[in-house]
Amino acid sequence: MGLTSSSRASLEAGADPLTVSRPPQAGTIAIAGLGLIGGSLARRLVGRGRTVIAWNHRDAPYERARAAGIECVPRVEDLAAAIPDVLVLCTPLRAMPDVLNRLAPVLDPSTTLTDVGSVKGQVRDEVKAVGLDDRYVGAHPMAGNELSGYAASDPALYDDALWAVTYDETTDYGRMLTVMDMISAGVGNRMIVLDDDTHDRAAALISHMPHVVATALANELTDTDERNIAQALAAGSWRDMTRVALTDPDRTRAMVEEDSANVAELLRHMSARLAVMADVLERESSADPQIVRRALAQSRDFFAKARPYREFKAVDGMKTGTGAECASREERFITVSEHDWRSDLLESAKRGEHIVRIDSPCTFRVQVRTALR
Ligand SMILES: O=C(O)C(=O)C[C@]1(C(=O)O)C=C[C@@H](O)C=C1
Repeated sequence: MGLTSSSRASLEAGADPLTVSRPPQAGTIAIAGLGLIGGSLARRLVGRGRTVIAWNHRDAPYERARAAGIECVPRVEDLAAAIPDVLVLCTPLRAMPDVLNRLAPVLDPSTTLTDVGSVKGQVRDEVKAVGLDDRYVGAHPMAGNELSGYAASDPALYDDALWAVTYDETTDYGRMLTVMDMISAGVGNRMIVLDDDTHDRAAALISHMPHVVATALANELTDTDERNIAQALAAGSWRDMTRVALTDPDRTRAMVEEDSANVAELLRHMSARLAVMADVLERESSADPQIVRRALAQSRDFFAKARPYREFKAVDGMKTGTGAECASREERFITVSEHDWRSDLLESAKRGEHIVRIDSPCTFRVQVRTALR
């Protein structure tokens, strides 16, 4: 298990990372890429007292970033030279291989490397290709909107956000704690810890596939001759179903193509589900009453199936926000073991627990947030 600067002192005495009393801290954080996600992250971290140094492929945002307290440097290599506790790759996915190639020869071994990419498997492969996997921990903030660039950045983008922190069999526990400190104490967010494949499957379901479906809906409108009438009638449901189709299409395409196998499988499921529903609706106007009865039952089942999800959302809604009407969330502590921390943390995520604080190197305060039946 490797270490960051703040935990090094206690460990020089030979203590194990799971038994040191003070979890590692991410005091200085380098951000590569000051777009919507990187810019918002940098501003949020500065606002919460962390030192942030940043680089962007164009220096256009530097004046505003400097005014926000972010130190800006001309070359990505300069980020490494500052020997930050954590360096966060926030560039577009397609730019990561180039940035990694430039960082690999100069990144100090004490700096932990992480990223905010929405697909974890491929980023890890790219990190491995340049030999930086010994200091890498994957991360993905579940935050964003359809806008791009530093001009759209906003520290509030991270309000109440959840991050995925991802590991593989070589992940260093001490480095993971440093990234978790950045997320919990630095950004003020929650997190779950899981392996790359589990992340990429789940992200395909709740983000990548829905982006394709939203785009398909927008394409449907674009294709119809009656688009002006349909657009005139478009209200809340259309807005909520298609907001993400307003995202830069190249950004969406890169995200979807990096997770192609998972997204393709889900789209096949979804197409089959929709095809069944189309058949059901047609059968409802059959002349045969038996066929009609069966079709009506199938339709009822279709619309009832997500009841546990609706119930969860209704209860969860009562716990969101502030004020007297806001119900409290259950909190507890979990402890992980030295050898089984991966499965301990994955099981915690499966129980719907979100880590909100590192209490000691092996103890975490968690909130029970997503307990769906
Ligand atoms: O809200 C949006 O517009 C987003 O696309 C954000 C979103 C998502 O699908 O929820 C997309 C990609 C991320 O990396 C995280 C979140």
